[in-house]
Amino acid sequence: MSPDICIVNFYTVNGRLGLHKDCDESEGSLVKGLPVVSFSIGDSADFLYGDQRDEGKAEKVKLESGDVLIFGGESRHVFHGVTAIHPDTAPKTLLGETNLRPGRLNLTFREY
Ligand SMILES: O=C(O)CCC(=O)C(=O)O
Ligand SMILES: [Fe+2]
Repeated sequence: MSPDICIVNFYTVNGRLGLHKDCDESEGSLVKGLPVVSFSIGDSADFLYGDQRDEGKAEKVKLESGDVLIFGGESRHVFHGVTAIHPDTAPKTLLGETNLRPGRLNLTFREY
């Protein structure tokens, strides 16, 4: 995989992202299931994923600063989203050494 896209999302403590599929990349990339590689920085977040657009039926995992989540292959097509940001959970060393505002920074790398 040769990523040529990086999408940057910043979530304030009230930020949310509804369940969705990532399907804006090329058909070839999607058919091959080339992964989305996701880096979490700052406050931790509740990340939901599942095979339906239904938060009640989705699995939940907490993503913390420094976590890298990779979804490729079949899981490239899962519904996913962010339902909560946990305030004041970013590592103090990170806040001390950067100008990161309260919240969560997420970077996803993809190949078009
Ligand atoms: O913030 C996240 O962990 C997910 C971001 C996402 O799903 C997207 O940018 O498409
Ligand atoms: Fe997404």
